[in-house]
Amino acid sequence: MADLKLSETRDLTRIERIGAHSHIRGLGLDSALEPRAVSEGMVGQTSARKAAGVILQMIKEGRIAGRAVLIAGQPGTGKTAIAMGMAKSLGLETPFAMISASEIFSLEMSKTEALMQSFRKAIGVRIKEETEVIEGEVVEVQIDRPAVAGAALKTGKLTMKTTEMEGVYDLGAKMIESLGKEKVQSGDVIAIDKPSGKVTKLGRSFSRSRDYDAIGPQVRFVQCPDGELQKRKEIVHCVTLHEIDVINSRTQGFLALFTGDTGEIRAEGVLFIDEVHMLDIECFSFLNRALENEMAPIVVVATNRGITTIRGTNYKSPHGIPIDLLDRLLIITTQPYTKDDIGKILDIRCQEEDVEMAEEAKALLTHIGVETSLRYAIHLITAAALACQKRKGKVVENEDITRVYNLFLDVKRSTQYLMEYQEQYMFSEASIGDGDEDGTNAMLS
Ligand SMILES: Nc1ncnc2c1ncn2[C@@H]1O[C@H](COP(=O)(O)OP(=O)(O)OP(=O)(O)O)[C@@H](O)[C@H]1O
Repeated sequence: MADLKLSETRDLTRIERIGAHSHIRGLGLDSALEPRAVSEGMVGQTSARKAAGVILQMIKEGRIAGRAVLIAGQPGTGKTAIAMGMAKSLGLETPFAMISASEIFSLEMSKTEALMQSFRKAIGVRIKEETEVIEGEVVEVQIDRPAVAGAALKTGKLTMKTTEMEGVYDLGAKMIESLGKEKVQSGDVIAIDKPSGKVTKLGRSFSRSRDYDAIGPQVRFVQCPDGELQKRKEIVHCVTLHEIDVINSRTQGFLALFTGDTGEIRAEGVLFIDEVHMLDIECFSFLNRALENEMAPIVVVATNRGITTIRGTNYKSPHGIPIDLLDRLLIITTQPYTKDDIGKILDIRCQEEDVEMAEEAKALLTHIGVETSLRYAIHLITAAALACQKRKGKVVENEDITRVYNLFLDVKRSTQYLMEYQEQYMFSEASIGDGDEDGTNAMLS
Protein backbone atom coordinates (compact mmCIF):
# COMPACT_ATOMS: atom_id res chain seq x y z
CA MET A 1 0.00 0.00 0.00
CA ALA A 2 1.28 3.44 -0.81
CA ASP A 3 0.68 6.59 1.14
CA LEU A 4 -0.35 9.67 -0.76
CA LYS A 5 0.74 13.04 0.55
CA LEU A 6 -0.69 16.20 -0.73
CA SER A 7 1.46 19.29 -0.80
CA GLU A 8 0.10 22.64 -1.74
CA THR A 9 0.36 23.49 -5.40
CA ARG A 10 -0.43 26.68 -7.17
CA ASP A 11 -1.39 26.48 -10.78
CA LEU A 12 0.24 28.95 -13.06
CA THR A 13 -2.39 30.25 -15.36
CA ARG A 14 -2.04 33.09 -17.77
CA ILE A 15 -4.98 35.26 -18.59
CA GLU A 16 -5.62 35.00 -22.29
CA ARG A 17 -6.38 38.26 -23.96
CA ILE A 18 -9.53 38.13 -26.00
CA GLY A 19 -9.46 41.26 -27.95
CA ALA A 20 -8.57 43.17 -31.04
CA HIS A 21 -6.14 40.56 -32.30
CA SER A 22 -7.75 37.34 -31.10
CA HIS A 23 -8.40 36.31 -34.73
CA ILE A 24 -4.69 36.25 -35.57
CA ARG A 25 -3.36 32.69 -35.40
CA GLY A 26 -0.14 33.06 -37.36
CA LEU A 27 1.35 34.86 -40.34
CA GLY A 28 -0.62 32.82 -42.90
CA LEU A 29 2.43 31.72 -44.92
CA ASP A 30 2.88 28.52 -46.91
CA SER A 31 5.92 26.25 -46.55
CA ALA A 32 7.87 28.37 -49.06
CA LEU A 33 7.15 31.42 -46.86
CA GLU A 34 4.78 32.85 -49.49
CA PRO A 35 1.80 34.64 -47.93
CA ARG A 36 -1.58 33.05 -48.62
CA ALA A 37 -4.29 35.60 -49.51
CA VAL A 38 -6.41 34.91 -46.42
CA SER A 39 -5.01 32.52 -43.87
CA GLU A 40 -4.67 32.16 -40.08
CA GLY A 41 -6.75 35.32 -39.67
CA MET A 42 -4.33 37.38 -41.78
CA VAL A 43 -5.32 39.34 -44.84
CA GLY A 44 -3.23 41.27 -47.41
CA GLN A 45 -0.06 43.13 -46.28
CA THR A 46 1.83 40.51 -48.25
CA SER A 47 5.34 41.92 -48.39
CA ALA A 48 5.40 42.73 -44.67
CA ARG A 49 4.14 39.23 -43.84
CA LYS A 50 6.71 37.67 -46.10
CA ALA A 51 9.51 39.70 -44.49
CA ALA A 52 8.21 38.68 -41.04
CA GLY A 53 8.30 35.05 -42.21
CA VAL A 54 11.95 35.37 -43.25
CA ILE A 55 12.74 36.83 -39.82
CA LEU A 56 10.98 33.87 -38.17
CA GLN A 57 13.17 31.56 -40.18
CA MET A 58 16.24 33.45 -38.94
CA ILE A 59 14.96 33.11 -35.39
CA LYS A 60 14.46 29.38 -35.79
CA GLU A 61 17.99 29.02 -37.16
CA GLY A 62 19.35 31.10 -34.27
CA ARG A 63 20.70 33.82 -36.53
CA ILE A 64 19.03 36.88 -35.12
CA ALA A 65 21.25 37.61 -32.13
CA GLY A 66 21.97 41.27 -31.49
CA ARG A 67 19.30 42.50 -33.84
CA ALA A 68 15.68 43.46 -33.55
CA VAL A 69 12.77 44.18 -35.84
CA LEU A 70 11.07 47.49 -36.53
CA ILE A 71 7.61 47.52 -38.06
CA ALA A 72 6.91 50.99 -39.37
CA GLY A 73 3.67 52.13 -40.92
CA GLN A 74 0.59 54.27 -40.64
CA PRO A 75 -1.88 53.73 -37.77
CA GLY A 76 -4.11 50.70 -38.14
CA THR A 77 -2.07 49.00 -40.84
CA GLY A 78 -1.57 45.80 -38.86
CA LYS A 79 1.77 46.35 -37.12
CA THR A 80 0.57 44.79 -33.89
CA ALA A 81 -1.24 42.07 -35.83
CA ILE A 82 1.98 41.07 -37.61
CA ALA A 83 3.96 40.98 -34.35
CA MET A 84 1.20 38.80 -32.85
CA GLY A 85 1.31 36.55 -35.92
CA MET A 86 5.05 36.08 -35.49
CA ALA A 87 4.64 35.06 -31.86
CA LYS A 88 1.82 32.62 -32.72
CA SER A 89 3.90 31.01 -35.48
CA LEU A 90 6.68 30.33 -33.01
CA GLY A 91 4.37 28.02 -31.11
CA LEU A 92 1.38 28.26 -28.82
CA GLU A 93 3.55 28.23 -25.74
CA THR A 94 5.85 30.98 -26.94
CA PRO A 95 5.85 33.82 -24.45
CA PHE A 96 4.63 37.02 -26.02
CA ALA A 97 4.82 40.21 -24.00
CA MET A 98 3.32 43.38 -25.34
CA ILE A 99 3.92 46.82 -23.91
CA SER A 100 3.40 50.32 -25.07
CA ALA A 101 6.60 52.34 -24.65
CA SER A 102 4.81 54.91 -22.50
CA GLU A 103 4.11 52.25 -19.84
CA ILE A 104 7.79 52.33 -18.97
CA PHE A 105 7.39 55.74 -17.40
CA SER A 106 5.56 54.64 -14.28
CA LEU A 107 6.25 56.07 -10.88
CA GLU A 108 6.75 52.81 -9.02
CA MET A 109 9.76 51.60 -10.92
CA SER A 110 12.67 53.13 -12.73
CA LYS A 111 12.38 53.13 -16.52
CA THR A 112 15.11 50.60 -17.02
CA GLU A 113 13.73 48.36 -14.28
CA ALA A 114 10.37 48.40 -16.03
CA LEU A 115 12.02 47.61 -19.36
CA MET A 116 13.94 44.78 -17.73
CA GLN A 117 10.71 43.38 -16.31
CA SER A 118 9.12 43.33 -19.73
CA PHE A 119 12.18 41.56 -21.11
CA ARG A 120 11.78 38.90 -18.44
CA LYS A 121 8.11 38.52 -19.36
CA ALA A 122 9.25 37.56 -22.85
CA ILE A 123 11.92 35.03 -21.91
CA GLY A 124 10.46 31.59 -21.53
CA VAL A 125 11.93 28.66 -19.69
CA ARG A 126 10.66 25.26 -20.54
CA ILE A 127 10.85 23.09 -17.49
CA LYS A 128 10.97 19.40 -18.08
CA GLU A 129 9.91 17.38 -15.12
CA GLU A 130 9.79 13.70 -14.53
CA THR A 131 7.32 12.85 -11.86
CA GLU A 132 5.69 9.78 -10.46
CA VAL A 133 2.06 9.39 -11.37
CA ILE A 134 -0.51 6.83 -10.44
CA GLU A 135 -2.74 6.31 -13.42
CA GLY A 136 -5.62 3.91 -13.66
CA GLU A 137 -9.33 3.25 -13.52
CA VAL A 138 -11.02 3.83 -10.19
CA VAL A 139 -12.56 0.64 -8.88
CA GLU A 140 -13.80 2.04 -5.62
CA VAL A 141 -13.53 5.10 -3.43
CA GLN A 142 -14.25 4.19 0.15
CA ILE A 143 -14.40 6.90 2.78
CA ASP A 144 -14.61 6.01 6.47
CA ARG A 145 -16.85 8.38 8.36
CA PRO A 146 -15.50 9.24 11.81
CA ALA A 147 -17.59 7.67 14.57
CA VAL A 148 -18.26 11.00 16.25
CA ALA A 149 -18.81 13.92 13.89
CA GLY A 150 -15.69 16.07 13.68
CA ALA A 151 -13.81 13.87 16.15
CA ALA A 152 -11.01 12.81 13.84
CA LEU A 153 -9.87 13.57 10.32
CA LYS A 154 -11.48 11.59 7.57
CA THR A 155 -9.60 8.61 6.17
CA GLY A 156 -10.36 6.22 3.38
CA LYS A 157 -9.17 3.84 0.71
CA LEU A 158 -8.88 4.18 -3.04
CA THR A 159 -8.81 1.08 -5.20
CA MET A 160 -7.45 1.54 -8.70
CA LYS A 161 -6.67 -0.83 -11.54
CA THR A 162 -4.99 -1.11 -14.90
CA THR A 163 -5.63 -3.91 -17.38
CA GLU A 164 -2.87 -5.84 -15.60
CA MET A 165 -3.00 -5.02 -11.92
CA GLU A 166 -5.01 -3.61 -9.05
CA GLY A 167 -3.80 -1.56 -6.07
CA VAL A 168 -5.26 -0.08 -2.92
CA TYR A 169 -4.07 3.27 -1.60
CA ASP A 170 -4.65 4.87 1.79
CA LEU A 171 -6.27 8.28 1.63
CA GLY A 172 -5.68 11.24 3.90
CA ALA A 173 -8.09 14.14 4.45
CA LYS A 174 -6.55 16.34 1.76
CA MET A 175 -6.57 13.59 -0.82
CA ILE A 176 -10.23 12.89 -0.04
CA GLU A 177 -10.92 16.56 -0.54
CA SER A 178 -9.27 16.68 -3.96
CA LEU A 179 -11.02 13.50 -5.10
CA GLY A 180 -14.28 15.10 -3.99
CA LYS A 181 -13.51 18.32 -5.81
CA GLU A 182 -12.98 16.42 -9.07
CA LYS A 183 -16.13 14.36 -8.31
CA VAL A 184 -14.18 11.15 -8.83
CA GLN A 185 -16.28 7.99 -8.78
CA SER A 186 -15.75 4.38 -9.73
CA GLY A 187 -15.34 3.94 -13.47
CA ASP A 188 -13.37 7.17 -13.90
CA VAL A 189 -9.86 7.03 -15.31
CA ILE A 190 -7.67 9.37 -13.28
CA ALA A 191 -4.04 10.39 -12.88
CA ILE A 192 -2.61 11.40 -9.52
CA ASP A 193 0.62 13.35 -9.49
CA LYS A 194 2.41 11.70 -6.56
CA PRO A 195 4.57 14.56 -5.25
CA SER A 196 1.76 17.10 -5.30
CA GLY A 197 -1.27 14.85 -4.96
CA LYS A 198 -3.00 16.68 -7.79
CA VAL A 199 -5.85 14.65 -9.25
CA THR A 200 -6.67 14.90 -12.96
CA LYS A 201 -9.70 13.21 -14.45
CA LEU A 202 -8.80 11.77 -17.85
CA GLY A 203 -12.26 10.48 -18.72
CA ARG A 204 -14.56 7.54 -18.11
CA SER A 205 -13.56 4.00 -18.78
CA PHE A 206 -15.03 2.41 -21.94
CA SER A 207 -16.24 -0.47 -19.79
CA ARG A 208 -18.76 1.98 -18.34
CA SER A 209 -20.01 3.21 -21.71
CA ARG A 210 -23.34 1.55 -21.12
CA ASP A 211 -23.95 4.24 -18.46
CA TYR A 212 -23.78 6.72 -21.35
CA ASP A 213 -27.48 7.60 -21.33
CA ALA A 214 -27.35 8.52 -17.69
CA ILE A 215 -24.39 10.86 -17.95
CA GLY A 216 -24.87 12.71 -21.21
CA PRO A 217 -22.81 13.42 -24.29
CA GLN A 218 -20.15 15.68 -22.71
CA VAL A 219 -18.32 12.74 -21.11
CA ARG A 220 -15.12 11.54 -22.73
CA PHE A 221 -14.55 7.80 -22.82
CA VAL A 222 -11.01 6.45 -22.57
CA GLN A 223 -9.37 3.04 -22.44
CA CYS A 224 -8.45 1.60 -19.08
CA PRO A 225 -4.65 2.16 -18.90
CA ASP A 226 -2.34 -0.84 -19.22
CA GLY A 227 0.93 -1.68 -17.47
CA GLU A 228 1.84 -0.68 -13.96
CA LEU A 229 -0.31 1.62 -11.84
CA GLN A 230 2.66 3.75 -10.87
CA LYS A 231 4.67 5.26 -13.71
CA ARG A 232 7.24 7.94 -14.33
CA LYS A 233 5.91 10.58 -16.66
CA GLU A 234 7.55 13.50 -18.38
CA ILE A 235 5.74 16.82 -18.08
CA VAL A 236 6.84 20.03 -19.76
CA HIS A 237 5.73 23.44 -18.45
CA CYS A 238 6.60 26.71 -20.07
CA VAL A 239 6.98 29.63 -17.71
CA THR A 240 8.50 33.04 -18.19
CA LEU A 241 11.35 34.40 -16.11
CA HIS A 242 8.92 37.02 -14.81
CA GLU A 243 6.52 34.33 -13.59
CA ILE A 244 9.42 32.66 -11.82
CA ASP A 245 10.29 36.02 -10.23
CA VAL A 246 6.72 36.34 -8.98
CA ILE A 247 6.58 32.79 -7.60
CA ASN A 248 9.99 33.21 -6.10
CA SER A 249 8.90 36.21 -4.13
CA ARG A 250 6.35 34.06 -2.30
CA THR A 251 7.36 31.68 0.42
CA GLN A 252 7.75 28.09 -0.72
CA GLY A 253 7.10 29.30 -4.25
CA PHE A 254 9.96 27.55 -5.90
CA LEU A 255 9.15 24.28 -4.22
CA ALA A 256 5.71 24.31 -5.79
CA LEU A 257 7.18 24.83 -9.22
CA PHE A 258 10.08 22.44 -9.20
CA THR A 259 9.15 19.00 -8.03
CA GLY A 260 10.87 15.88 -9.19
CA ASP A 261 13.85 15.98 -11.53
CA THR A 262 13.94 19.13 -13.55
CA GLY A 263 15.79 20.05 -16.67
CA GLU A 264 15.55 23.41 -18.34
CA ILE A 265 15.41 24.36 -21.96
CA ARG A 266 15.08 27.97 -22.94
CA ALA A 267 12.17 28.87 -25.19
CA GLU A 268 12.28 31.78 -27.63
CA GLY A 269 9.91 34.56 -26.72
CA VAL A 270 8.85 37.78 -28.37
CA LEU A 271 8.77 41.21 -26.74
CA PHE A 272 6.66 43.70 -28.67
CA ILE A 273 7.17 47.37 -27.87
CA ASP A 274 4.49 49.50 -29.47
CA GLU A 275 4.82 53.28 -29.88
CA VAL A 276 8.58 52.90 -29.62
CA HIS A 277 9.13 56.62 -30.28
CA MET A 278 7.87 57.21 -26.71
CA LEU A 279 11.08 55.66 -25.30
CA ASP A 280 13.77 58.16 -24.36
CA ILE A 281 17.49 58.23 -25.06
CA GLU A 282 18.35 56.31 -21.86
CA CYS A 283 15.92 53.52 -22.70
CA PHE A 284 17.32 53.32 -26.22
CA SER A 285 20.82 52.93 -24.85
CA PHE A 286 19.53 50.21 -22.47
CA LEU A 287 17.93 48.44 -25.44
CA ASN A 288 21.15 48.60 -27.40
CA ARG A 289 22.99 46.75 -24.64
CA ALA A 290 20.16 44.39 -23.77
CA LEU A 291 19.91 43.14 -27.35
CA GLU A 292 23.47 41.85 -27.14
CA ASN A 293 22.65 39.60 -24.23
CA GLU A 294 22.37 36.01 -25.35
CA MET A 295 19.23 35.52 -23.25
CA ALA A 296 17.48 38.41 -25.02
CA PRO A 297 14.07 37.64 -26.50
CA ILE A 298 13.20 38.64 -30.04
CA VAL A 299 12.42 42.33 -29.78
CA VAL A 300 9.89 43.71 -32.23
CA VAL A 301 9.23 47.44 -32.04
CA ALA A 302 6.61 49.42 -33.90
CA THR A 303 5.90 53.05 -34.61
CA ASN A 304 3.68 55.16 -36.80
CA ARG A 305 5.93 58.25 -36.60
CA GLY A 306 8.10 59.68 -39.36
CA ILE A 307 11.14 61.87 -38.70
CA THR A 308 10.69 63.16 -35.17
CA THR A 309 12.60 64.29 -32.07
CA ILE A 310 14.31 61.60 -30.00
CA ARG A 311 12.74 61.90 -26.57
CA GLY A 312 15.16 63.42 -24.06
CA THR A 313 17.23 65.19 -26.73
CA ASN A 314 16.87 68.03 -29.21
CA TYR A 315 17.86 65.81 -32.12
CA LYS A 316 15.59 64.53 -34.80
CA SER A 317 15.88 61.04 -36.20
CA PRO A 318 13.81 58.70 -38.40
CA HIS A 319 10.95 57.27 -36.25
CA GLY A 320 12.46 59.10 -33.25
CA ILE A 321 14.95 56.22 -32.85
CA PRO A 322 18.71 56.97 -32.49
CA ILE A 323 20.72 56.05 -35.58
CA ASP A 324 22.91 53.49 -33.78
CA LEU A 325 19.88 51.48 -32.68
CA LEU A 326 18.16 51.96 -36.02
CA ASP A 327 21.19 50.42 -37.66
CA ARG A 328 20.61 47.18 -35.74
CA LEU A 329 16.98 46.90 -36.77
CA LEU A 330 15.52 44.92 -39.61
CA ILE A 331 12.89 47.31 -40.89
CA ILE A 332 9.54 46.14 -42.24
CA THR A 333 7.00 48.63 -43.56
CA THR A 334 3.24 48.17 -43.68
CA GLN A 335 1.09 49.65 -46.43
CA PRO A 336 -2.44 51.11 -46.25
CA TYR A 337 -5.17 48.55 -46.99
CA THR A 338 -7.19 48.27 -50.16
CA LYS A 339 -10.99 48.21 -50.04
CA ASP A 340 -10.93 44.48 -50.71
CA ASP A 341 -8.55 43.82 -47.77
CA ILE A 342 -10.67 45.95 -45.44
CA GLY A 343 -13.77 43.98 -46.45
CA LYS A 344 -12.03 40.67 -45.73
CA ILE A 345 -10.65 41.80 -42.35
CA LEU A 346 -14.14 42.99 -41.34
CA ASP A 347 -15.54 39.64 -42.44
CA ILE A 348 -13.04 37.78 -40.22
CA ARG A 349 -13.83 40.07 -37.28
CA CYS A 350 -17.58 39.40 -37.71
CA GLN A 351 -16.88 35.66 -37.48
CA GLU A 352 -14.58 36.19 -34.49
CA GLU A 353 -17.21 38.20 -32.65
CA ASP A 354 -19.99 35.81 -33.68
CA VAL A 355 -21.90 38.53 -35.47
CA GLU A 356 -24.05 37.66 -38.43
CA MET A 357 -24.16 40.50 -40.94
CA ALA A 358 -26.11 40.90 -44.18
CA GLU A 359 -24.00 41.29 -47.35
CA GLU A 360 -25.38 44.76 -47.93
CA ALA A 361 -24.46 45.84 -44.40
CA LYS A 362 -20.96 44.40 -44.86
CA ALA A 363 -20.55 46.47 -48.01
CA LEU A 364 -21.66 49.58 -46.15
CA LEU A 365 -19.28 48.87 -43.27
CA THR A 366 -16.42 48.31 -45.73
CA HIS A 367 -17.22 51.65 -47.32
CA ILE A 368 -17.13 53.27 -43.87
CA GLY A 369 -13.76 51.55 -43.24
CA VAL A 370 -12.33 53.01 -46.45
CA GLU A 371 -13.63 56.50 -45.71
CA THR A 372 -12.71 56.57 -42.00
CA SER A 373 -10.36 53.90 -40.64
CA LEU A 374 -10.20 50.13 -40.31
CA ARG A 375 -10.20 50.41 -36.51
CA TYR A 376 -13.34 52.54 -36.47
CA ALA A 377 -15.14 50.07 -38.74
CA ILE A 378 -14.04 47.15 -36.52
CA HIS A 379 -15.43 48.94 -33.47
CA LEU A 380 -18.78 49.41 -35.16
CA ILE A 381 -19.26 45.62 -35.49
CA THR A 382 -19.98 45.04 -31.79
CA ALA A 383 -22.00 48.23 -31.48
CA ALA A 384 -24.11 47.34 -34.55
CA ALA A 385 -24.68 43.83 -33.19
CA LEU A 386 -26.04 45.36 -29.98
CA ALA A 387 -28.30 47.70 -31.96
CA CYS A 388 -29.57 44.67 -33.88
CA GLN A 389 -30.16 42.76 -30.64
CA LYS A 390 -32.12 45.71 -29.26
CA ARG A 391 -34.59 45.62 -32.14
CA LYS A 392 -34.72 41.83 -31.64
CA GLY A 393 -33.10 41.17 -35.01
CA LYS A 394 -30.84 38.21 -35.79
CA VAL A 395 -28.82 39.60 -38.68
CA VAL A 396 -27.11 43.00 -38.65
CA GLU A 397 -28.64 45.13 -41.40
CA ASN A 398 -27.86 48.52 -42.93
CA GLU A 399 -30.12 50.27 -40.42
CA ASP A 400 -28.01 49.01 -37.48
CA ILE A 401 -24.79 50.19 -39.11
CA THR A 402 -26.31 53.61 -39.89
CA ARG A 403 -27.60 53.90 -36.37
CA VAL A 404 -24.24 53.32 -34.67
CA TYR A 405 -22.44 55.36 -37.33
CA ASN A 406 -24.55 58.29 -36.25
CA LEU A 407 -24.07 57.54 -32.56
CA PHE A 408 -20.27 57.33 -32.60
CA LEU A 409 -18.05 59.84 -34.31
CA ASP A 410 -14.98 58.87 -36.28
CA VAL A 411 -11.87 61.05 -36.21
CA LYS A 412 -12.88 63.15 -39.22
CA ARG A 413 -16.36 63.97 -37.92
CA SER A 414 -15.06 64.50 -34.40
CA THR A 415 -12.53 67.02 -35.72
CA GLN A 416 -15.22 68.76 -37.71
CA TYR A 417 -17.47 68.91 -34.66
CA LEU A 418 -14.68 70.49 -32.62
CA MET A 419 -14.00 73.03 -35.33
CA GLU A 420 -17.65 74.06 -35.21
CA TYR A 421 -18.01 74.17 -31.44
CA GLN A 422 -14.45 74.88 -30.32
CA GLU A 423 -15.23 77.94 -28.27
CA GLN A 424 -17.26 75.77 -25.88
CA TYR A 425 -14.24 73.64 -24.95
CA MET A 426 -11.41 74.27 -22.50
CA PHE A 427 -7.99 75.37 -23.78
CA SER A 428 -9.27 75.64 -27.31
CA GLU A 429 -7.23 77.50 -29.90
CA ALA A 430 -10.02 80.04 -30.14
CA SER A 431 -9.54 81.22 -26.55
CA ILE A 432 -5.76 81.48 -27.06
CA GLY A 433 -6.38 83.54 -30.17
CA ASP A 434 -8.56 85.85 -28.08
CA GLY A 435 -5.54 86.81 -25.98
CA ASP A 436 -6.25 84.34 -23.15
CA GLU A 437 -2.85 82.66 -23.43
CA ASP A 438 -3.20 80.12 -20.64
CA GLY A 439 -6.81 79.33 -21.34
CA THR A 440 -7.92 80.24 -17.82
CA ASN A 441 -11.01 82.04 -19.03
CA ALA A 442 -12.17 78.97 -20.86
CA MET A 443 -11.49 76.87 -17.78
CA LEU A 444 -13.41 79.16 -15.49
CA SER A 445 -16.38 79.69 -17.75
N1 LIG B 1 -3.49 42.03 -42.26
C1 LIG B 1 -4.42 41.90 -41.32
N2 LIG B 1 -5.18 40.80 -41.27
C2 LIG B 1 -6.12 40.67 -40.34
N3 LIG B 1 -6.41 41.58 -39.39
C3 LIG B 1 -5.69 42.71 -39.39
C4 LIG B 1 -4.66 42.91 -40.34
N4 LIG B 1 -4.14 44.13 -40.13
C5 LIG B 1 -4.78 44.66 -39.09
N5 LIG B 1 -5.72 43.82 -38.62
C6 LIG B 1 -6.63 44.10 -37.50
O1 LIG B 1 -6.99 45.48 -37.58
C7 LIG B 1 -6.91 46.11 -36.30
C8 LIG B 1 -5.91 47.25 -36.31
O2 LIG B 1 -4.60 46.77 -36.58
P1 LIG B 1 -3.32 46.94 -35.62
O3 LIG B 1 -3.75 47.24 -34.22
O4 LIG B 1 -2.44 45.78 -35.82
O5 LIG B 1 -2.70 48.25 -36.25
P2 LIG B 1 -1.36 49.03 -35.86
O6 LIG B 1 -0.64 49.23 -37.14
O7 LIG B 1 -0.64 48.33 -34.76
O8 LIG B 1 -1.94 50.42 -35.36
P3 LIG B 1 -1.26 51.59 -34.46
O9 LIG B 1 -0.18 52.24 -35.28
O10 LIG B 1 -2.41 52.52 -34.23
O11 LIG B 1 -0.75 50.92 -33.21
C9 LIG B 1 -6.58 45.01 -35.32
O12 LIG B 1 -7.78 44.49 -34.80
C10 LIG B 1 -5.87 43.97 -36.17
O13 LIG B 1 -5.95 42.69 -35.60
